[in-house]
Amino acid sequence: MGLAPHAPPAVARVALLGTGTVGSAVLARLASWHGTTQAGRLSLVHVANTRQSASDRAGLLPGDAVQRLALAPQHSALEQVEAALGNEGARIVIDATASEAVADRHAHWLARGLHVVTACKIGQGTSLSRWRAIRAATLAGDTRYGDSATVGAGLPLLRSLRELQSGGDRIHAIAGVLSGSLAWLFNQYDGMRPFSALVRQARDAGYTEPDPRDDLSGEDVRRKLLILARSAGVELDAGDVEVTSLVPPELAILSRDSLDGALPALDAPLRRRFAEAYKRGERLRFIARLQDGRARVGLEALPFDHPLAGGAGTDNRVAIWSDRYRTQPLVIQGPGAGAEVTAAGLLDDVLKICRATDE
Ligand SMILES: NC(=O)C1=CN([C@@H]2O[C@H](COP(=O)(O)OP(=O)(O)OC[C@H]3O[C@@H](n4cnc5c(N)ncnc54)[C@H](OP(=O)(O)O)[C@@H]3O)[C@@H](O)[C@H]2O)C=CC1
Ligand SMILES: N[C@@H](CC=O)C(=O)O
Repeated sequence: MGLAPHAPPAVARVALLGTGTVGSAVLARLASWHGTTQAGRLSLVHVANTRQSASDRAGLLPGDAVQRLALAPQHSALEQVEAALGNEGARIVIDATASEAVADRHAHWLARGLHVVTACKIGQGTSLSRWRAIRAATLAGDTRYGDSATVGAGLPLLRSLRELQSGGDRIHAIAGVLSGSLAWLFNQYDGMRPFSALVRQARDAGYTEPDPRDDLSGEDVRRKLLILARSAGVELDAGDVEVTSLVPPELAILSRDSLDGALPALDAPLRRRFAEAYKRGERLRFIARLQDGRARVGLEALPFDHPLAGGAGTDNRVAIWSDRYRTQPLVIQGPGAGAEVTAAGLLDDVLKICRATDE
């Protein structure tokens, strides 16, 4: 008598919101999977940006999706997502936007049985009430929230924090570099080239937020620190984090369209900070700390051999102290920004949901 054949794994339906830096990399990675087992696990049925959307219950070819979108007669609306994903089977929304409106829907989708995988930190990294609503919605809808790409662009940071705690460990402190773009900027900056020119380069390389002031102001890092703290059991609200911004007031008030020409306002203050640090043999690093009962984010001058001063490129470098790692912290380091690593982190979370829904 032969063994009963295994049922083929169910195919999850996926909606992708956002076709910018990260969303395009998600489509490219999906297209590169053509013919592999990963590709057989999911079917892309909806793609949208702010302007247009395309849906197809039979599945859109990832390599053609942007072209389909450009030709699509359908205007984009968030209400289309549920209809496109249907009513049964595993259904996953990928949020590759930086949109408040999309983040505001996360809890609704989760409660309605749709899993959410996100690169956007607005859902979990802003108000405590929204973070709580998302957690409650996963319980109500028996759904999952994939957030690996929100901190460390897919580095095993949140996963490690959660695994330590599920093993009974208590987290004492977290400190490190959480911004890939600011890491890159301070790794490149030598006090000679204008800092503003490097900001343009970081933006063009896809490391910054759509508005680079979200990085330079410390807001992106505040969100990441809130996500880490909340995952470590410290339920902070946004106002509990002390943030020291690098954005001068005259830059903060400008519209996004008039920002570029005004970026040189960053140059003189940063040249001064760099020169002072250089004289003392120190390096500038934008550090987030959850330590000694305080949460804070800002630029620090650290000795060259300081454990948080290392790294290259867009490296994030995060130290975690816990019962287990009391004296020497656990240190996690690796690229913390960039379209490809972020897309890989998002799709790892998608595949994890596909596997979990098989069980
Ligand atoms: N860049 C990186 O290294 C990393 C980025 N992230 C996060 O990824 C997210 C995306 O970043 P990035 O790709 O650089 O941003 P982009 O500005 O390049 O792309 C954003 C996309 O979102 C779309 N969008 C905005 N609102 C909506 C909406 N309501 N419905 C559908 N689509 C919408 C935009 O549409 P349109 O094209 O019409 O403007 C655009 O296609 C951000 O939240 C960022 O924080 C996370 C980790 C790393
Ligand atoms: N703008 C962010 C991108 C990843 O989250 C950063 O610089 O880290």
